[in-house]
Amino acid sequence: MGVEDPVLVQQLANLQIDPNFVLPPEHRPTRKYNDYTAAGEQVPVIDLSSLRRSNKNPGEEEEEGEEGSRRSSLIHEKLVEQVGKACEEWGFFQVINHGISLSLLDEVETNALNFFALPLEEKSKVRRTFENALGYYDSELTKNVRDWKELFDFTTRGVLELPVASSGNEEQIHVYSNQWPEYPSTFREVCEKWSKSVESLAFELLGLIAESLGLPATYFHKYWLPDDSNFIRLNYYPKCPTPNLALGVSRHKDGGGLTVLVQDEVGGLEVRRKDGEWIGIKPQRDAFVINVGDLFQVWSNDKYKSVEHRVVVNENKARFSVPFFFNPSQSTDVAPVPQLLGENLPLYRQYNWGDFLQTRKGSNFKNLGVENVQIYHFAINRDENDVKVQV
Ligand SMILES: O=C(O)CCC(=O)C(=O)O
Ligand SMILES: [Fe+2]
Repeated sequence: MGVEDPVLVQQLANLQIDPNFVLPPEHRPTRKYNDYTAAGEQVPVIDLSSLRRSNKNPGEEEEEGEEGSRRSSLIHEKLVEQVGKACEEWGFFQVINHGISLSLLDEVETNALNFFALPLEEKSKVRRTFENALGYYDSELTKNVRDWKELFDFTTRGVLELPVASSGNEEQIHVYSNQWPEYPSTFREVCEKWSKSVESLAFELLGLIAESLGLPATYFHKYWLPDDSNFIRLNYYPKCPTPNLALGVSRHKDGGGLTVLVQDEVGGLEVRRKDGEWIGIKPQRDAFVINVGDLFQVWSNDKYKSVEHRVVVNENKARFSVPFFFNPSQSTDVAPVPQLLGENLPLYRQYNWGDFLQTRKGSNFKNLGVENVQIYHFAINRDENDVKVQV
């Protein structure tokens, strides 16, 4: 048989995949999931050890007095500068020495993989529905194409309140609650522990980013307290027989504040560099991937851009990742921070984060005849020309 024939090979490959997963040719992956070097430069890696006294080597003395505090403020300035440079040049960076135990990460991974390995019937007991947008889901769409993945969403807050439009055009609040599977029995406890750790790291990063913009460290905290709209997603990307046609997540930008993402050693996350090149982020077990979402693009008046990224899948290994979407309270009004404008005109007019989420609703489901159009996709999936917030 003419297996050398590329057209035939392509046709055979096409047969193995549900057409809902197939991307238009211009958006298909261009590089293999583990090709990190072809494009050269990598996303910066930033060491956070100076944020934690407890990370000092045993026996290392804390320097006392003026000299000591001068040194630590210089170290801090350097850290803030690195964060600012990474946000400006990449919109993405990795952090090491973040203070989160890797054994906790192992536990999260084991529990999540055991959950995803359960029969669909069992997983479907905690399936996301119209009434509850949290839980298990296997039909996520990004830009109207189905993602090659399964996921499980929960929030550190226990509940997530989201506005939904009712038939009478009045806004209603839907309260979504975490739903936990019966198996694995340790799943909930481990996920809850994880969410607390990652949340405190996210607040530290929020502070560093504020400082890198020349603002007080707690400047943005008011938008998150007392009730933010964060959520955590466990992503499972199964092996894919046709990784040249589909993506784990199509190109998109994250619409919220910050994303803190942990990935396993498989690889596949790609970031779009300023020159338009897709760069694979090389997984490093102890490095978490951080990116700024659309809100920082608006607050900083385009100094920090929310950068496109996507996930390449492969035929050899399933992949696992855990993003924490650190999003503010529904009531947050977002606009360029006046102190950051200088001579520049604001590029965005004010919008409300809760209202914005509502406008996202259903936008992914246009062409597929999917009935449940009310489910949110929090990561922003807009096309380049969708300039809802831009003046
Ligand atoms: O799995 C990943 O590495 C990225 C996932 C992602 O970008 C998202 O869910 O918004
Ligand atoms: Fe994302």
